[in-house]
Amino acid sequence: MNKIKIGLFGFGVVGQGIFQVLSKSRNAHAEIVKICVRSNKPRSIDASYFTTDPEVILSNPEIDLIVEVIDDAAASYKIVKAALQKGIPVVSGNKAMLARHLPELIDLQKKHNVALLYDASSCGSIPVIRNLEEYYDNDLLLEVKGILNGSSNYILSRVFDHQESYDAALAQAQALGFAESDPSFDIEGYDSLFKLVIITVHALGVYVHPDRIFTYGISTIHDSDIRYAREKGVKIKLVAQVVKVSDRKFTMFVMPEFVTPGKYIYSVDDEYNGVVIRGECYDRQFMFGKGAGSLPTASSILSDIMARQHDYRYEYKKQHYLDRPEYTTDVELKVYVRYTETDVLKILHFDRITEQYRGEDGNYVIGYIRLSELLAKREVLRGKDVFMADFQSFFQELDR
Ligand SMILES: NC(=O)C1=CN([C@@H]2O[C@H](COP(=O)(O)OP(=O)(O)OC[C@H]3O[C@@H](n4cnc5c(N)ncnc54)[C@H](OP(=O)(O)O)[C@@H]3O)[C@@H](O)[C@H]2O)C=CC1
Ligand SMILES: N[C@@H](CC=O)C(=O)O
Repeated sequence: MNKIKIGLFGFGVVGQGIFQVLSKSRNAHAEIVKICVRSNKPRSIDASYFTTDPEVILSNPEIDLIVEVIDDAAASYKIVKAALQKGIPVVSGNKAMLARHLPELIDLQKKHNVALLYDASSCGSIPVIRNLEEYYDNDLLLEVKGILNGSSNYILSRVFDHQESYDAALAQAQALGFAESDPSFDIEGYDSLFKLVIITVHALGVYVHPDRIFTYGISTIHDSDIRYAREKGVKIKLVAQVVKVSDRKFTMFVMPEFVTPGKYIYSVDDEYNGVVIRGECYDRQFMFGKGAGSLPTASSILSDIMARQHDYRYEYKKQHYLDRPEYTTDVELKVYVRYTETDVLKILHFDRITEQYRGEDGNYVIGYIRLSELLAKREVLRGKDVFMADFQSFFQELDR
């Protein structure tokens, strides 16, 4: 078997991990021949590997596979598109880019008969994309829900279980290479959102643009929210979910959730991710593993490189099913909203309020509200003095 010659884009946390795992793997008939980076800074390996000119890789006829792990979504889009247009297969970990451009990139794969693989883009080392694509190829799927972001989970674990400060935990997530270059993507929920968009394409065969999906993060979490959760014997986790709400409709959103001890994701801590896949005939299955970091992510990239040795590609079969569910935000959620100055009750129209509290360290309201209402008011809710979390809304009766 001829060795696959790889052109690598990016030599940061993930790129260096790929270099390491490839040199360890005895069965990967692949070698990195050139690495394109942004700057000319000193590197840990021979300088002759590096270039800052993408064309050195894109126009090299020897290169059979491009692996793209850079932290710039706009540049990533240009590189991946150019590669596919030239018929060069690509492995990418760039969920910010993929979530915005998947429909076009799927068309390009078909048009140029070329593959784009991206299991590392969602949940680091957990093979969630390939499983959804291959194994769950039926319409029994009811829900894919879980912790999809390692950094925010790391922060919440350190704050909840180790009484560390939020800022110290965030700095540590950055130092360990879990966080995005702009960590607001992690803590505001956008990284989870991008992964959810990609997952939904492979779970249900439907693409929903990220702008249409309600996303709320953990950046405004306060001691009083943590105290509230502790008093109730639950943990707060940043949860992303795509859920069939009827035969014909599904919903999706990202939001902190109060998670009770019986749930699989209750025990998913630190940078680990956990994904619950629920189906009509098999109840629940659970996938667990490291969701961020150099070697865990690189192991997923290695798996895609190996898959390319066998010409593997995604078929996107579910996109061609006649009966695909439609996206809706017309569902009711039970939420907790804590606030101080912002007059939340003037802004948000609850269907029904079940509890209200006013105190020195803040006020909170708990009630039922439509997801469409949250989506419409999302900008107002980004106030520094507001934090929101939901209670499990779907399949509660099955989880008792
Ligand atoms: N860290 C993680 O745990 C995971 C990350 N990912 C994704 O992988 C990608 C890389 O992440 P990570 O390794 O952490 O990021 P880093 O910031 O550690 O590294 C980014 C790399 O990209 C290079 N780069 C940036 N812009 C360009 C460009 N225009 N052309 C060529 N090279 C460029 C940088 O070059 P230079 O070295 O010169 O600065 C650097 O080598 C991101 O899309 C991220 O979302 C996915 C899963 C997990
Ligand atoms: N920043 C991301 C990295 C992996 O996707 C995370 O924390 O999960």
